[in-house]
Amino acid sequence: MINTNNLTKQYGEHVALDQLNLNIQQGEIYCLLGANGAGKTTTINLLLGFVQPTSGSAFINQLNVQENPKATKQFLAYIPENLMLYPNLTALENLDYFSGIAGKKLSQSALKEFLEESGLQSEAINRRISTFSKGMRQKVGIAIALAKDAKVLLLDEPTSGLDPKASNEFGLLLQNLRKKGVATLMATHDLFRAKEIGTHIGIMKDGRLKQEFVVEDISLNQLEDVYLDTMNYKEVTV
Ligand SMILES: Nc1ncnc2c1ncn2[C@@H]1O[C@H](COP(=O)(O)OP(=O)(O)OP(=O)(O)O)[C@@H](O)[C@H]1O
Repeated sequence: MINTNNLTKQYGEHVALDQLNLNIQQGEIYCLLGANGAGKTTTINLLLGFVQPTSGSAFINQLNVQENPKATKQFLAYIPENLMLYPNLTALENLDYFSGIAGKKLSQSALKEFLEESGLQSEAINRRISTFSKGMRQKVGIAIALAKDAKVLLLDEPTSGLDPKASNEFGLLLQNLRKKGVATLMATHDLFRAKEIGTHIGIMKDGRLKQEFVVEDISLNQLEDVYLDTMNYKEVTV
């Protein structure tokens, strides 16, 4: 569902992403870990068609993103760290608008059901987004993915700044989408959440994918050790 073939992005002399090969199937949640500047957002931007690769290719549902920018977007939902919604519109109005853009004309009751499935309290459905917490806005993002019937979900640090309960709830929503066969790529700094909700984990450094794991094959402690080792962090004694 999400594939890259030697995907490479250079900015001048700087290689932001170096020959990335990813292969994410239906029902998988692939968590991409890596320090600041590792190339995670660049990967997502290339899959979204926001930036063009220097070489290599990106595929969504077997369609080349660069050759089919509109078609590939139909399969996608994207939730960045700070989801842009219309602050003066309610959750229901935002969902109506964004699902409409995606070509879905849904009844008010269908829209409500998607918001409820995304865990939004019923009292919030008709409230303006400007009154929402970050966790609530992320739930609207999930509702948009559900309403759009997205096959692929791209997430860029979606749980950053969420409290542990909201972050846990978000993880459960991703599991719900996984069961529907959605393929998810999530860039994150949260090793714990990656282990909790991921099916696969990749560790990037300096634009290169250095390590890949099936989540059930590795404990959280092992993951942390491998991560720190990959980053070449030294233990600091005080
Ligand atoms: N438009 C740009 N022009 C020049 N360099 C860029 C541009 N976008 C990204 N880069 C560089 O590419 C590298 C990868 O950046 P990227 O944003 O993909 O990292 P990241 O892993 O998402 O980091 P973070 O965890 O901080 O979000 C960095 O060195 C960054 O400075």
